[in-house]
Amino acid sequence: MSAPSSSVTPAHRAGFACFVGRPNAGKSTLTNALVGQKVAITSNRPQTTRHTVRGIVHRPDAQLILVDTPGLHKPRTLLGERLNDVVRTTWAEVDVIGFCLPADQKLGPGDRFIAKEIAGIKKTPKVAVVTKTDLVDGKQLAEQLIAVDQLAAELGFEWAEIIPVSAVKGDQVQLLTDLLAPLMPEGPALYPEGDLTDEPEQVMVAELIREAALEGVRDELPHSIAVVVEEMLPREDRPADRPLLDIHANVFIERPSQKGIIIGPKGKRLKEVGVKSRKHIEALLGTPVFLDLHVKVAKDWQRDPKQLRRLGF
Ligand SMILES: Nc1nc2c(ncn2[C@@H]2O[C@H](COP(=O)(O)OP(=O)(O)OP(=O)(O)O)[C@@H](O)[C@H]2O)c(=O)[nH]1
Repeated sequence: MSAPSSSVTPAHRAGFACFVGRPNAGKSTLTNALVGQKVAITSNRPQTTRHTVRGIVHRPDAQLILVDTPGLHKPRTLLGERLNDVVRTTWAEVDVIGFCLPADQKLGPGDRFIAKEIAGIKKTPKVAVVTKTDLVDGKQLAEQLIAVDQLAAELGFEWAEIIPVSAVKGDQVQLLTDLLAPLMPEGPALYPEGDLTDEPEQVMVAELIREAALEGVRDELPHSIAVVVEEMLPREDRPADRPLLDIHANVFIERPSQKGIIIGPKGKRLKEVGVKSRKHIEALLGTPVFLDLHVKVAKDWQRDPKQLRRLGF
């Protein structure tokens, strides 16, 4: 005799979801809201997310592994091309694609470009996530939802779901995981509970430093900063209750003329970058940190494949 279907525990599911969308669409903020801790790097400027950062949502019934990709953009440099390759490879491998579209901006060519690309990935279910709903009124939101629906219709595919969320207010964030979970394949958890991300710590530390280094100088140095953590070592001879982690990192710029911008008068700016990123790193790693930053020139690193590899791209 089989049990009534309502009492059957649904199978556990686990899989990968990735948020796509034009720069500034709110992908990183959404990833953080879903995971509940700062793991991806957010900023109010486009294209800060270079690395594929995974956040992991643990639920009793499902595990969602979120892959946060850089924004797809028109490649002008080798770096741009590599980033786009990373994005496409990621899209083909995930179980669901979440397309983030900000509620407060009319759909534009950038959105259409991405929509066309994902339309080509036939097998993968696509969920439209209308983000930043706290910035619009009901009428504007309704219009955006209709426009998003039409976008898919024009391109000959259907959204598995269309869901409005505000990651900042936490509105509908839980509902989004409820909708994504059933789209995952059946299977056991892929990561141990408690893991929030499998991004190597050094890469996350480098991102935090880069974020601080870009603060206030993005217009002058939009994509010219790369950060490499050379070493992370616990300081020897420290009492067990007062550990200290030594971190040595290099901030790479492309031209000697950019050195002054990063370092600032009498080294003031670099010092601020150090203080700020150290705070974030300490919060991330849960240990006091001594941060040693050096600024180095890696000439035209964006165009040089050897340099790119060395800088971790
Ligand atoms: N008001 C409001 N602002 C939001 C919300 N989500 C994101 N933002 C803001 O929008 C900006 C961009 O957010 P990100 O999460 O960095 O966007 P992204 O899509 O990851 O950007 P890239 O890394 O450049 O691709 C930031 O200033 C966020 O604070 C939201 O729900 N409400």
